[in-house]
Amino acid sequence: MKIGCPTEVKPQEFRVGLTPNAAHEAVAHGHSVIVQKGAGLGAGFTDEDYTAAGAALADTAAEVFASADMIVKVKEPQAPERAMLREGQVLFTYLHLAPDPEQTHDLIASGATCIAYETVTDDRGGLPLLAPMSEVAGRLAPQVGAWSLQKANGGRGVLMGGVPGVGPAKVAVIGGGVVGTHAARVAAGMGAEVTVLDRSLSRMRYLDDVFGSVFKTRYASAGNTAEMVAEADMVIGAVLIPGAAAPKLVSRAQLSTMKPGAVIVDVAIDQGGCFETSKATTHQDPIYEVDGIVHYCVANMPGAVARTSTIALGNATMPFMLALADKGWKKACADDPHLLAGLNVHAGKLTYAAVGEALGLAAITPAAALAA
Ligand SMILES: NC(=O)C1=CN([C@@H]2O[C@H](COP(=O)(O)OP(=O)(O)OC[C@H]3O[C@@H](n4cnc5c(N)ncnc54)[C@H](O)[C@@H]3O)[C@@H](O)[C@H]2O)C=CC1
Ligand SMILES: CC(=O)C(=O)O
Ligand SMILES: [Mg+2]
Repeated sequence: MKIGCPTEVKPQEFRVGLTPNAAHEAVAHGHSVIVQKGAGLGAGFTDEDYTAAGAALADTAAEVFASADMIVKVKEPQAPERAMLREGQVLFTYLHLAPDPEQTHDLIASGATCIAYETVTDDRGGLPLLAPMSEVAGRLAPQVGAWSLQKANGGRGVLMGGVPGVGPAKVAVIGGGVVGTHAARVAAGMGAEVTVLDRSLSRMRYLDDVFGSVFKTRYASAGNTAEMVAEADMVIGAVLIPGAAAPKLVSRAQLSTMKPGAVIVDVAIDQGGCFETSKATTHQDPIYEVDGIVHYCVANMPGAVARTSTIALGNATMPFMLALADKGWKKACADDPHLLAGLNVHAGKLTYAAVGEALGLAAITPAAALAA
């Protein structure tokens, strides 16, 4: 199979879909790899690193899309990339379709087979291709939140750890999964007073067992959430219902109960965000203010630390990428129900029920796509 990797074109996205190590393994499996010139530079990989791994170089994304049987990327394809997809081609990348009707429409129209990293599952109930980037975004969230809390950025002017004689910032983390746990650890490490809210009692038992008194947990009832949001200097949104649009857990009216200059970091923005007032921002222009509350809503946070993120993502995607290349998408998905769970669009049909529900579109089952 010919595997293609174009340069990412989302603003300030410096990650790359294939590392030289992954290219090397694909070549060792007998596949050919074509990488757009300069694709790895933002993550610290040169064109020579790719040619040494056995990959060929292409001058343009158009060449990569025209010749590859499978495109491996990081972010959801942008409109000019979507226009280059074709029937029968496999796209393996993050998609986040539930909040994105335009992309969904274009992918259906392309006829391509589109497998989303974020809905691939594992046998412990996790999301193995989302987890590494959730670890990164979770650890970044208190860092960008602390910057947003600075006065010059519109924040309250509160230092995370306080100083001797002055108390620390209060941080509420809504959702105690991968993002929430890493965010809570880092925020607590910076000296903040941290509470994690979740609806899963078993998850909170796990957090309590592992982290003890490093941070507190509270059940995420509407009442508890409202109370913690009102008290917080920083609220981090980290909920997920896999593949679905994020539930809106904090309304615009609730902003008036918050402290002026408090900060919202909505990591769940890639699934539409869990605050009513969230809208996606970019690394170039990451924050905005609504009713005196600073919002940070960057949908590709891990792109800020592209080298760490690219290597972490590549470690997780490589076995799936190799299975797709070795067996073709149909056999790879038939052999592995966890990879099949990643199938979102195939041959002009939506194949993920939660996306269909979010966008009011009909969806067939992945099993029906396999049988077709
Ligand atoms: N902005 C960015 O750059 C990035 C965003 N993300 C996003 O962050 C979000 C969280 O991802 P993960 O932590 O990996 O998911 P996860 O599945 O590990 O954790 C989600 C948690 O939310 C909890 N939850 C669900 N509904 C809830 C509710 N109504 N109230 C309270 N808790 C609730 C679940 O019980 C679970 O513990 C996802 O939308 C993911 O796509 C992840 C990486 C990068
Ligand atoms: C998960 C995601 O959206 C990202 O890593 O950019
Ligand atoms: Mg999007």
